[in-house]
Amino acid sequence: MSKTENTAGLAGVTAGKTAICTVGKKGVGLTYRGYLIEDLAAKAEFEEVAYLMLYGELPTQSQLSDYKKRLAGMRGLPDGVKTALEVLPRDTHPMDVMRTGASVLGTIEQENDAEKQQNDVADRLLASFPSMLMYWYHFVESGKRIDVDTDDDKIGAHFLHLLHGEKPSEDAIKCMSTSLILYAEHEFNASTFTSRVITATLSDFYSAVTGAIGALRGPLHGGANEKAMELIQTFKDPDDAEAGLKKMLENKEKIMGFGHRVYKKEDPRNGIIKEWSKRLAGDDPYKQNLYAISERLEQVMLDEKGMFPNADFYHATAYHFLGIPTQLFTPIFVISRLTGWGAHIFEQRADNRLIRPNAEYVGPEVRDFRPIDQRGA
Ligand SMILES: CC(=O)SCCNC(=O)CCNC(=O)[C@H](O)C(C)(C)COP(=O)(O)OP(=O)(O)OC[C@H]1O[C@@H](n2cnc3c(N)ncnc32)[C@H](O)[C@@H]1OP(=O)(O)O
Ligand SMILES: O=C([O-])CC(=O)C(=O)O
Repeated sequence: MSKTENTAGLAGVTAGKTAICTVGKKGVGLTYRGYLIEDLAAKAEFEEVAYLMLYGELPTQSQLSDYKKRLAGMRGLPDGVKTALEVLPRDTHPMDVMRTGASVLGTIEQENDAEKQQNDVADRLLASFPSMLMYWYHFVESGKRIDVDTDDDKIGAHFLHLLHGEKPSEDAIKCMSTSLILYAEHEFNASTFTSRVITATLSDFYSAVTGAIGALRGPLHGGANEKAMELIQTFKDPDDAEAGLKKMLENKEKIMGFGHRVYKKEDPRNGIIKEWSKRLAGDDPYKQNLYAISERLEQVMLDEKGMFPNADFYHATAYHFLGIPTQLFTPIFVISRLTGWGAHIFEQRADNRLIRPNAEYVGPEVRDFRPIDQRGA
């Protein structure tokens, strides 16, 4: 048997220790620093969870209000970032905007002393990501150079306010906060692992984050929320969805928003965001139809494949019902996951060793080198 046969994609391999998160731990499920995701989603706001991730403990009331003020004061964009965003090609994917924005900020506000600066850099990226995304979005959409400051004290509200140009409803703010909590952290997922690999070479925080954004962009990871929305919108009603999905399964297509590397029965985040999707659909017939299509897809996947929706699936309709354009879905995931990436970057730095596994060689035996003029046509 090949040495790597049963570890393709590092499935089932324990690649290190972490004190940040458990994923699918028997009898426990998903926790952030020991707190159940169900409690955090129901009882905390995203900024509390961001603080928990980046400072190690839940904040007190005064720590939380100071933290929100601190983040609100870090939303502005340097001229160099604005200029870089303005020259991006019109058809740039917003995930590439996030990656480029992080990278350019890293050249202007460099991290030269990790120990002293890492929390400032993490907070700065967290606070300014919505500004970067919305500055670019309005510039591309209408040529407007928007003011990225608002009086909202919450990150989700700041984002929605900049997107729609008006204060979001209380429900919209709560949904965004819950969504950002659900997406904040997930142990050694592909983007976080990427950030740890980069960090382990003693590279800087911005490099780890730009690499992580690249990993999150793909449809097998964070990009699945956008693909799930595209899929849901191809169907006209639940019956059409059932027939269409069965055809896709016959063709052995992968259905985005379903399945998970670690969870085998359910993703505990799914029920929470599904509830929000249903609530936001309200009694609007257009939204109710999309919600019903999603539910039918869920049922057919369960019946036909025994598969369940992951965190990305109902995020699609929840975000859509908040009026968020599909291409902005995965960038919102970036804003949230920055907190998880940050926690892992700090943890890796605190006890670092280069991450460099072995490969099992399966290429040709050693062979003679023929000079170029003797290699034939
Ligand atoms: C927030 C997040 O990042 S959550 C993940 C988001 N990604 C997605 O939703 C993309 C769709 N899902 C998938 O591609 C996978 O389930 C992953 C990437 C999440 C997990 O991948 P892996 O653990 O490597 O599982 P793998 O891809 O090997 O799947 C095992 C089997 O289930 C099937 N399968 C897995 N996911 C799906 C799916 N979404 N639709 C249809 N079949 C699927 C595979 O085809 C494979 O079947 P086979 O054994 O007959 O070849
Ligand atoms: O853990 C994973 O592999 C993917 C995931 O759900 C996440 O990153 O939130």
